Amino acid sequence: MKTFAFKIDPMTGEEYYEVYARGRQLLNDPHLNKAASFSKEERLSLGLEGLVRSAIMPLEHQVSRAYEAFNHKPDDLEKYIFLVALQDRSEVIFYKLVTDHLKEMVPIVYTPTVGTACLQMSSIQRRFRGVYITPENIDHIDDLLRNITLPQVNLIVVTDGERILGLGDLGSDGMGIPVGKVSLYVAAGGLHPHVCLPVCLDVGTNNPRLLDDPYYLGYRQPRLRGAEYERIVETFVMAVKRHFPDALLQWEDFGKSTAFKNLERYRDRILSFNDDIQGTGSTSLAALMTAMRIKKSRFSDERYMIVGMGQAGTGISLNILAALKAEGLGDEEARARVFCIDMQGLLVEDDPLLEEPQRPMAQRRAAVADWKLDAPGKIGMLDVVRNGRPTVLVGVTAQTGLFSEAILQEVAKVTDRPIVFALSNPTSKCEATPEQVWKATDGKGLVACGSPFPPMEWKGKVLRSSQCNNMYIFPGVGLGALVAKASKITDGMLLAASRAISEMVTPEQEAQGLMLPEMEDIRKVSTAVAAAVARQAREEGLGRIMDDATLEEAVARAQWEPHFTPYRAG
Ligand SMILES: NC(=O)C1=CN([C@@H]2O[C@H](COP(=O)(O)OP(=O)(O)OC[C@H]3O[C@@H](n4cnc5c(N)ncnc54)[C@H](OP(=O)(O)O)[C@@H]3O)[C@@H](O)[C@H]2O)C=CC1
Ligand SMILES: CC(=O)C(=O)O
Ligand SMILES: [Mg+2]
Repeated sequence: MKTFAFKIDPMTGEEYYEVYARGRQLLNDPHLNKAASFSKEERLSLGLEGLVRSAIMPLEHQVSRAYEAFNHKPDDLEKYIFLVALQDRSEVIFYKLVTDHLKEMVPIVYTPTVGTACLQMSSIQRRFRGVYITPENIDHIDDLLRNITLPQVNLIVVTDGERILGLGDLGSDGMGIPVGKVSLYVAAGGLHPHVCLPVCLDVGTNNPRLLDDPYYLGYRQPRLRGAEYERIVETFVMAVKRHFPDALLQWEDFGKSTAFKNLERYRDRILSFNDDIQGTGSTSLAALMTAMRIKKSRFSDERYMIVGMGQAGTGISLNILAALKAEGLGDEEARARVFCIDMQGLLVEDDPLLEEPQRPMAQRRAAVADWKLDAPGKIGMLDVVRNGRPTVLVGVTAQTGLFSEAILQEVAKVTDRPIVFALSNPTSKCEATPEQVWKATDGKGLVACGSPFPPMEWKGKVLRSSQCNNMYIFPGVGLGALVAKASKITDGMLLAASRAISEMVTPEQEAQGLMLPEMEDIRKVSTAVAAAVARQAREEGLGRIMDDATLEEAVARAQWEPHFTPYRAG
């Protein structure tokens, strides 16, 4: 049963919630609980008298009180536990705190701390959030989705927990990721928390630690594969279409064997995108666009080595190839500048291990035939840097320290400003820290990492790295697609988003080596991305027709700021 409904008073125009819950039920509902901010009238009419303490506090006081408590927590995991507990008590207080202190809070509710939390979710979790779908309950999916009791769902982030950041298969302990992504949809994108739903397809896990852990709270079976897995995904997607026909579905942290298939199968059937493939590809493209401005160079002046050809690597490589072709290079010329490396070494066209999504990025055999290799057989990273002479390195392998000093130094020999993206999350999985890059390149590297890193002093200069993370893309893409009522998310929309982000980087920031806007400005970034996506949807005939001013107004109107809405008993 719904516990509230949004209303507008026809006489005064006041917005309010008609609330059906009473007393404890109301206090226990994080969507509705105002804690010490219930007014006298609300306390009387909603059965709260005696259940709340005497003081009536404005939201700001509750937030500063929470901020003090947050600051007293001894470490980041404790801070995470505190924030999630606050979210479980009152979403408005939680979101006001997070939006008021974005730079401090995002690394806690999101990477890197969310990774630490997912590793021990079954031990630290207090309350369950979102929906868990298992092989045992999938045939009651309509009941499950009705149990949510949200008045409306516009945005769903779904994982099956198989590749949680760079931490591997965490089963349904990985639900921390959709929960964290939803927090950013609200805090950065401005979506209303009542319309966002995290979902876990809990189809088991192949992680022996979890299967053996008596406290593991998930579906304790080996991970489901094949036709039965596909039936669960299909049943879920069809149910989303029935219950929430206008919702956007974000695929998050699936394993690579299912991520590409799910994206292809559903991208034209339901408004959806894969954050790890497309979102990461777009953010990286935005950062590269800025890097080209900083270097006064073109994509076709650079050569690229991408290591880790899974979801992120494929999304990034496809965008680089597209950027090269947009500058006039032919297919073959573009391919010859992009060296993609997976477990078996450089991808070459006749490699029997080549996976389907990797084919467009494989080198021609003839192009590497006369390379001088360290040893016959596998063409490794050092072979590629020595022979292919890349000027841009991208790491998305989840292999800590993979970019050795020797590799970084080789790259620094062929370009004044090596571009190094070590994008694996969380921090502990980074292929090279900014400090390692700067030390190996005499401070010349333009560096981006997936998780945040502090600046460093080098020869009297302060060097800064960017946080190249798909959080710059997905909140705005989601908001823009929803405002535009887009029927799908296209490559053109994602390209428009990349351009919008890169254009926001100021000359002063570029001078400091930053390739993406400051994280504190993520809300403004999301607004710009949303407008760009909505404009592009209109241009492609896939979204509402609005002039630019109307469209920008619609985006601004759709963005929620954390505040308490008045309640009336229903
Ligand atoms: N900054 C950001 O916004 C984002 C960062 N990421 C991060 O990137 C990492 C990878 O994510 P994703 O692409 O989705 O994962 P995938 O599992 O899809 O891909 C990882 C790929 O790296 C390969 N690989 C592993 N070790 C090596 C190695 N030593 N040399 C070459 N290739 C290797 C894997 O091969 P195999 O499968 O054979 O093991 C696989 O193909 C994660 O840490 C994730 O957190 C992801 C998305 C966004
Ligand atoms: C950022 C992100 O989506 C990842 O690391 O998987
Ligand atoms: Mg991800």
